[in-house]
Amino acid sequence: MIRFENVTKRYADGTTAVHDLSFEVAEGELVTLVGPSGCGKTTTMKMVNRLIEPTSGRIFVQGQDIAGTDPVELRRRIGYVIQQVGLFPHKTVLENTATVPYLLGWPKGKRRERAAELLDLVGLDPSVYGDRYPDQLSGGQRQRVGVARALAADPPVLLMDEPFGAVDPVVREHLQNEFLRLQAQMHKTVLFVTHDIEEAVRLGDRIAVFGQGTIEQLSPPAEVLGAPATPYVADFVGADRGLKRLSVTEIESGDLEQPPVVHLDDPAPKAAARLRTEDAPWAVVLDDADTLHGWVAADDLEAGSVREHARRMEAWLPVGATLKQAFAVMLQHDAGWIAVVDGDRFIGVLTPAKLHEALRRSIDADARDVAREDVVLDSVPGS
Ligand SMILES: Nc1ncnc2c1ncn2[C@@H]1O[C@H](COP(=O)(O)OP(=O)(O)OP(=O)(O)O)[C@@H](O)[C@H]1O
Repeated sequence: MIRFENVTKRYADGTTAVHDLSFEVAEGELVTLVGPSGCGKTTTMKMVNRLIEPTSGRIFVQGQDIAGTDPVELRRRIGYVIQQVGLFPHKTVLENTATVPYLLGWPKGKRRERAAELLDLVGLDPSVYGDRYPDQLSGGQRQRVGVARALAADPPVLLMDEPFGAVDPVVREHLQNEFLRLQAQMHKTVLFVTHDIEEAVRLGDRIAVFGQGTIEQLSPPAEVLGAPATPYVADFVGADRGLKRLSVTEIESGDLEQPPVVHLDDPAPKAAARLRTEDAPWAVVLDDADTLHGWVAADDLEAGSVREHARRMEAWLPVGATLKQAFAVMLQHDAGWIAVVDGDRFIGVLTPAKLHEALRRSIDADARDVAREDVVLDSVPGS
């Protein structure tokens, strides 16, 4: 749908912003371009709608070499959203949204109808906001109008350059979620520039990590985080890597601790003696079928059977759940440990210390994988 073939951009002053770039965005796919400031993301994006012309190489949009396409006609097929939304200050929200339909010569009634529909779609009630001017909106609302405007003529391709970059983190997450919901319905082909790896991971079907003017890795988010292709990528995604690894690392049986286990029908004094021997303050309680029932505190086990003192265990997870889920369950139940089951079978408990060890294991394994790759970063032009 969008294809770059050996595209290079050298500016007049000799800066090579993009070097021999080849990649493709499939129809309906959202690819995020992520990388540090000045690595060529915006240049790459602006070459797609011919705001910038490549020095060499070819770019195809919907199978057509854009070098031979009238730029004005091309831009009508490509929605464009930028950080400084660029709304016309003297035009109302409805008029701003209807900009492209206006340029396309749609009749007024149809334009307004379409603009209202789009405002609704991005969560702005047209009867409330339609007649306002841009300076009567919040930053997040202006961004929404920017998105509505880009979608107004239903272009198959969207270019988004840090569209949510100027709003606070809470509004930003909200806008990202709304955009994901929209994209699930629209299936636009989207190139989305961001310097925020978190945003790239959340939105992208695939992430293109830019080095200096080239793509270092173009892969689905889990792969970029879990198996960075080069030390550069590992470094770029690495700043708060531990947190991101939580969501892609699974609990394994080797991560678990084995506390004492007692059964529901065991006499309490016998169970208490056992806990004293093992110097354990509590035990996991299983039923006759060895299914997890709950837990019991040593101090409670004075008389009767374990059944009378056992407490239900709410904090549990199946083996194979992620460390992030484990962490969430710990917080939700304010639990110092959580039980892990394989089907109906209890197989051990995960403690905060073990969770930390599992995280280290995961990060170290990545580091070894990356070290094994024989990558020479010096081959990247300009680095
Ligand atoms: N008109 C220009 N003339 C000369 N150099 C330019 C021009 N525009 C951009 N550059 C340079 O090209 C390189 C890539 O710029 P580009 O704007 O594509 O980067 P970016 O990754 O989008 O950065 P940012 O995240 O800061 O927006 C930078 O070194 C920049 O200084």
